[in-house]
Amino acid sequence: MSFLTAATSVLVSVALLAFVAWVKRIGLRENGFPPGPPTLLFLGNVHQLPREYIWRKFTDWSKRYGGIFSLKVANGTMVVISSPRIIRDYMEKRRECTSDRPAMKIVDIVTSGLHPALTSGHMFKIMRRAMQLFLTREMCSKHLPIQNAECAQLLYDIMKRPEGFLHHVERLSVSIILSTTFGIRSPQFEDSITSNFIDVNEQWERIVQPGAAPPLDVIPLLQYLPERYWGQWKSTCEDIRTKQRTLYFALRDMCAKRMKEGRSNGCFLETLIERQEQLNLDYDMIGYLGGGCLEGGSGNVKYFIQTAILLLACHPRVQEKAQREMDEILGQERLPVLDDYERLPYLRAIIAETFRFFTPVPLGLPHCSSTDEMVEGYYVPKGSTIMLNYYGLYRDPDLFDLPDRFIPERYLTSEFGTKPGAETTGLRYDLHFGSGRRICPGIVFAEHEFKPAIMGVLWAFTFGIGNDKTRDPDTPVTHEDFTPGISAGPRPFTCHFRPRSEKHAEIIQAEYSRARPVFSMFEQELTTTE
Ligand code: HEM
Repeated sequence: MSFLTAATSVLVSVALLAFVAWVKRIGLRENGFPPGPPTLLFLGNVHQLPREYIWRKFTDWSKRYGGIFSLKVANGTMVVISSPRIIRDYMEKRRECTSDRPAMKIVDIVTSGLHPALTSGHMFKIMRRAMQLFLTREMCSKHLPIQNAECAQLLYDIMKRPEGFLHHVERLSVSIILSTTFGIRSPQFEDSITSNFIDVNEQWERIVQPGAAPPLDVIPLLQYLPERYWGQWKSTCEDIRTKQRTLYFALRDMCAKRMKEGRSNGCFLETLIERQEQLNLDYDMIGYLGGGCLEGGSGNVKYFIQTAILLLACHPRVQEKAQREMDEILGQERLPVLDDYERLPYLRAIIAETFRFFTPVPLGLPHCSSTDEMVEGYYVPKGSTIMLNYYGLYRDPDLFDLPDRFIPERYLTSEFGTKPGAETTGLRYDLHFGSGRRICPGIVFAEHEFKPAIMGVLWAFTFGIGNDKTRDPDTPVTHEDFTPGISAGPRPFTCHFRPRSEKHAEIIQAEYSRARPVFSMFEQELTTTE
């Protein structure tokens, strides 16, 4: 045997041994990683991850393994954080190494990497900069007239067709972001733009749920698997891609046409089209920036307002107390406006408690670590997926008394609603909106929408779910009232609404009439498209 052949066979054997050793470790938790449930070879913890209510499972695990624990997903690592202090220390203080999103093959297949909430690196910086132009506090004050006008329509719609209240809230949330982003509103839930958007968005949210498509990020070869073996996922992706592009790009083109014809109405896409070169955008990015805002700005606000209605309907004493506060401080002669919010401490407590009780994004959106880091004495490798368990954090009995009960009063006695002596480091009023560089850019915009909407509904109506004997009087609302996905809100429920008096009904009618001129500049295309 020549020297060269011997050296080659030694090298091959060493490589083979290393490969076998590597294979034998797939799925197993490495030493020094945050603790977590026992793993299986190859699978890691995949077999223990439920498809539904995954945030509840994470909360059970956080009770057993602590404020930071890890899971193995085949060869990948997922770190779940349920402690506000650790979120602050890792996600906020080391934000430059936690601001990426994990690579998701499905997202790339559908959007070609153009989705502003799911990009990383350079693309993230470009898109985030552009988005911020639209969502500064100053810009948000310019969006207020249309937000107020849409809230007036919400109350009018509930008064006229109370049984459709869930759709009325959904219309409100889509219409506001549609007007401010693309310059066109949605007067009715059944409008074609709204129903197209809701349809494609539901499909989109379903396909990115774990298990809806093969795990391409873990085993890339699965992309060649004939689709009949996995629920037609390829055609579903193609269908979503076509529908997203058709809708977002048509809305963008409509906006460009309006500008060309001198009919601008000040929407976000006008700014992007005008400053396209300076912002380093191409035409498709502009469409997806609008689409990303539409997605981010509609679903969560809708879920939050619907959650508040559900909780207030199931807790009539809280509802009455809030109405008494409004009557005493504001009187009954006019609708409350955003500026009234700071004068209403009990109402503020209701909003804070609604977020604590159930936030629309119970696990936030996943982040990805871009460097190896030590966190709480544990090793978190580069490339780990980081999930922030807001649901578990806000149900932690070490922080909150009776965490499964809806008790707004807890926010009257302590800034963050915590029990005496609890460790509050890292808690902040907007923690449910995310952390670090990826924190939701739409906080102010969202507040300008849900505060007047919830104040308005409370001011205008007495509402309730009737006498439902199946509900426990102390905890009438449980996790089963909510949808089980990554982004979640109330399952459909019945609620009865009655204007609080004739006078209230007259004011609702008058406010709706006053709102109509504000709508007109966002209705330019409606006669031709509807
Ligand atoms: C109650 C309402 C809302 C809630 C609870 C909410 C919550 C969140 C959360 C938890 C994230 C992930 C943050 C992270 O990764 O750490 C997020 C991201 C995002 N939200 Fe919101 N959001 C709301 C309203 C809005 C509105 C009104 C808009 C737009 C006008 C918006 C646009 C976005 C966008 C574009 C992202 C992605 C940001 C990025 O990846 O850089 N959201 N939101």
